[in-house]
Amino acid sequence: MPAQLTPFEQDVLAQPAALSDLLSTGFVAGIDDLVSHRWGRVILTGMGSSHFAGIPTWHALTRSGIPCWLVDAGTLLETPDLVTPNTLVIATSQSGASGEVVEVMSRLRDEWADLIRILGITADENSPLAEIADLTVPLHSGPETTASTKSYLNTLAVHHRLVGGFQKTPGELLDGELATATKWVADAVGQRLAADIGSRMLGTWAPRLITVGRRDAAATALYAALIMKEAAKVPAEGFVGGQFRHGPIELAGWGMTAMLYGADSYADYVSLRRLADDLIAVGTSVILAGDLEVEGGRNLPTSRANDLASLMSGAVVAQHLAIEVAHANGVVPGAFVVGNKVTTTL
Ligand SMILES: N[C@@H]1[C@@H](O)[C@H](O)[C@@H](COP(=O)(O)O)O[C@@H]1O
Repeated sequence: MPAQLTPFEQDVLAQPAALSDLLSTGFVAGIDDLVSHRWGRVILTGMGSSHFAGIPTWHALTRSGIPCWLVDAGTLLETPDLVTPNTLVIATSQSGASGEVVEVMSRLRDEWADLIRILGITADENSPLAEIADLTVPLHSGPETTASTKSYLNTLAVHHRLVGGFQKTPGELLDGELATATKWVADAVGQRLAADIGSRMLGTWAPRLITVGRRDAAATALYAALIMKEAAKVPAEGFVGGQFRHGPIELAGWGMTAMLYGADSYADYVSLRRLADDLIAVGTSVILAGDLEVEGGRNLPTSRANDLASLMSGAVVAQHLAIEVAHANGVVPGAFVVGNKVTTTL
């Protein structure tokens, strides 16, 4: 691996190996009991990118008829009454040490003891979350010092297995999908974007960056905006579905770059196409992560092999964009300056 690469860039390249590590381990013992039980409710929680990775899981479990909530751990701290006896709380935290996650899990454990179950998904099996949880699913993402890359993709993969467990999908099928997604990631991580893409995004008067995603790609849009801030030190706002039209669209026009995630031609994304058209019409630069062709837009390829590959490939596009914008902004991609990799302060 070339020495001049920053830790963030090295982590981007290390993602296929981290996914392969995960793939080579079976799912943890004890998970079958958890996913077979009839829960009164299931609550998915976490912070930052670990929270966003739960969005597709929330969609899938809800579609399966499981009463399921997706609530960030800070909000759950303020609304703990959402948790009642016979709740499964699924807490995802790469570090297992985010302040809100640890605090809310400790309080819930104190209040409900064994009337609830806590499933912890974390890269650190010695973390506070792992200590509190009834069962820990390891991410196998390895050490990560800057903004989330390997841990985000491995979290998507663990959640994919978890959803498969709830839906009684055969393990071989899940592993096959993960292997396919890993192969795509391996092909994609080394393919840098055109070097001028970042300078084009920043080289205008009052640059504004926004990301939009619908359905499962909402996770990618929020992740993309988060790592653009963390890795490139550029303000970027992420939107789920139609929210962008409800006010923020007033900022559209020259100087705005809109990155639309999950822009796939096979999906019935009439409204995403309409949004791209409307943005381009007023001079917004539009990047489509996917193969949905829109006149005046720029496509960046993603995989359509399966839903997991689609999510992972969109995230890799987001990482590459963050790297190019960081370079254009004259900062080291991914290096924390004010905040930290792990936020324990409440
Ligand atoms: N700066 C990091 C974010 O990058 C991360 O997404 C979030 C959740 O971290 P974890 O998954 O360790 O709980 O915490 C911190 O604030």
